[in-house]
Amino acid sequence: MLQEAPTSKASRARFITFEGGEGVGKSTQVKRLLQNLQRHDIEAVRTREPGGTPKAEAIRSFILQGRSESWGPGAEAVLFAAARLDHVNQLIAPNLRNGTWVLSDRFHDSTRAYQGLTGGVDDKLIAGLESLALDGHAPDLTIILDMDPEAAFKRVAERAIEDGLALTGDRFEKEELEWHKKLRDGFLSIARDNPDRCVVISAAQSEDTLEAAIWEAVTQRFPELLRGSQA
Ligand SMILES: Nc1ncnc2c1ncn2[C@@H]1O[C@H](COP(=O)(O)OP(=O)(O)O)[C@@H](O)[C@H]1O
Ligand SMILES: Cc1cn([C@H]2C[C@H](O)[C@@H](COP(=O)(O)OP(=O)(O)O)O2)c(=O)[nH]c1=O
Repeated sequence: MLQEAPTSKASRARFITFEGGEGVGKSTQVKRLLQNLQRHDIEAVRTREPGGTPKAEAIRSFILQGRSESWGPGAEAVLFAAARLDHVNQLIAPNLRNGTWVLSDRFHDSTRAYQGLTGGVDDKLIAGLESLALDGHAPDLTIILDMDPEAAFKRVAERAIEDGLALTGDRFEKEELEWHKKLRDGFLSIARDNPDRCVVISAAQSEDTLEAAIWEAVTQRFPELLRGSQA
C-alpha cells in the first residue's frame, strides 16, 4: 500500500492572515506578499473575509449592505462565523492540505476585534464561534497593520481623489472615529495576547517600505523560504 510521505515542518504550507482597521493597506500588501512568495517558487493563493467562497460571499453582501445591522453584533458574529466555517472547509483547509500557502485578507481576529472588543459581544461566545469555525486551522502568522485611523482615512480619501473615485463606505467604514480608535486598540491587545502568532507593523509607511517590512517578518518566521526548501 502506498503511504503518503510525511510533510516536514520546514516544507509545510503556511496560513498567513492580515488584520487591522479600515484602509490601512491590507489588500495591497496581501497581493504583494503573494507575488513575493511566487517569486520564491511557493504555491500560494489569496483570499478574503468575509468571503472567499460563494456561500461566504453571499453572507458578505448581506452584512456589508447593512441588512444585519439591526440584528446586533452578537448575531453578526454568528454570521461571520458561518461564512468562516465554509471558507475554512472549502478553501483554506484543502489548499493547505495540497501544500499551497493561503493568505487571507482578514480572518478570525476581525470578529474578535469588531464584534468582540469593539462591539461588546461576550468573549465566551466569540471563543466558541472561533473553535467551531476554525476547526483547528489557526493562522501560523498574523500580520497586524497598525495605523492612526484618521491618517488612514485621509490617505484613502487622497487616493480616491487621485483616482477620480467616489468615496462610498460600507456598513463598518461609516462608524465614528472614536469607534475606529477602539478598534485599533482591540487589534493591538490581540497582538499582545498572542505574541507567538502576531506581528504588528506600522502601516504609516510607503507601500514599498511596508512590503519589505512584511517580507522580513515572514522570512524571519519561516526561514525555510530563504533556504528555498519547499519540498
Ligand atoms: N502604504 C500606503 N501608502 C499610501 N496609500 C496606500 C498604502 N497602502 C494602500 N494605500 C491606498 O489606500 C487605499 C486602501 O488600501 P487597501 O489596500 O485597499 O486597504 P485595506 O485592504 O486595508 O482596506 C487604496 O487606495 C490604496 O491604494
Ligand atoms: C471578517 C470580518 C470583517 N468584519 C468587517 C470589517 C470590515 O469593515 C468589513 C469587511 O469589509 P472590507 O471591504 O473587506 O474592509 P477592509 O477593506 O477594511 O478590509 O467587515 C467584521 O466586522 N467582522 C469580521 O469577522
